[in-house]
Amino acid sequence: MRDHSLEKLRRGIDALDQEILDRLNRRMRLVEQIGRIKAEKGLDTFDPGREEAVCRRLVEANPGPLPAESVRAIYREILAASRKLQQPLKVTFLGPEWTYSHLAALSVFGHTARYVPQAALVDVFDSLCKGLSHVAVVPIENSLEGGIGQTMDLLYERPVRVVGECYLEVAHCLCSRAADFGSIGKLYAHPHALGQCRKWISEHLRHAEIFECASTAKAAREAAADPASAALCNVKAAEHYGLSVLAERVEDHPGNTTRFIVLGLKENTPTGDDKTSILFAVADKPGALYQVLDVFTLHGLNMTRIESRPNRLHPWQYLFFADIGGHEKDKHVEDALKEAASRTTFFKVLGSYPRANPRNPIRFDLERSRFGG
Ligand SMILES: C=C(O[C@@H]1C=C(C(=O)O)C=C[C@H]1O)C(=O)O
Repeated sequence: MRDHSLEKLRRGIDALDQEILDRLNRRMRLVEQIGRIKAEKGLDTFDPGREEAVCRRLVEANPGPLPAESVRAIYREILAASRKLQQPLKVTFLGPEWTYSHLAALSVFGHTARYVPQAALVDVFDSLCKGLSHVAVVPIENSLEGGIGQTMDLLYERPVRVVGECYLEVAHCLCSRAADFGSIGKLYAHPHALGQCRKWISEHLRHAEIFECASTAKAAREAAADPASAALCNVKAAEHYGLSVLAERVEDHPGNTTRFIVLGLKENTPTGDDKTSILFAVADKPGALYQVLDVFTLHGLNMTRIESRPNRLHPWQYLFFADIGGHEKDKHVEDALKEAASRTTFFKVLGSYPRANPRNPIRFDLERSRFGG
């Protein structure tokens, strides 16, 4: 028997879908006009500040029942399609495909951007600096392992700008062509993944010989070539390289999260809820670091991170990486940065960008291979 009420509801949906499509196309025509203006003025296609403002406004105005995370997921792809109409955005990251950097990049730029994997982190920076990519996505710190030294060094050395950030939950799996743990004699893994799964490995894979790899996806590729081995990687890398997942979530602490930054070459527009990353060095004298930090206290600016790193050009001197609340174009931040810079021996503003919430990281759903959270 035909269910008339179901058919009627579906006719309602068809009419609404047509309306959504018409309106999306109206939106795309405006996007094309903006694209032409940008081309005339030599402006970048990608404007992360504007995109974040678009999403935040919609999340705030959303009456439901559509959850906020779905509003963001839908708009991630609408914005990707919009950018693609203006100029396909080339996004570079540490490859091969399906590293966590790739997942982070997809969570920011959606599926219709053009993704350009690189063999090493330095190549990611070079691709951006040489204009071969428009933006780069690189890891900057992990909740268990701390700062990513190589990224910090390259931020010091290269003229790039931080234009965005995102937090991604890192869920490692033990993946292999073998049917069980018993036959695994070798473990391929990125050193950070090893650090995050130390306890689990010592309990379950004590006898395996460990081989460090430049990325988790490379580890998966190695394990695919050798049935007596396993890799620590994410579920997408396992799928891609034909491995089975022998154990899920093998990291020692739940809530293992990596913060990624988006790099570009130009300054970002303020959104009203931004963060600014800076890099500085101080003189070798009592109170020198305190003098700089005091400026931020006096201006009421919250410092969310400070980390030191050896200065490779000058042994036994240190660089400080810090993040403070606000945008470098906000008057009170601008004043504080000027004053702080006057108390340092080296000072670089790495960039201002929309603030992401570390307590609500992007989650990559193991069962459904989808983003949420
Ligand atoms: C349309 C624009 O270009 C891009 C696409 C956006 C959009 O679709 O809303 C927003 C910012 C840009 O990254 C724009 O700058 O407004």
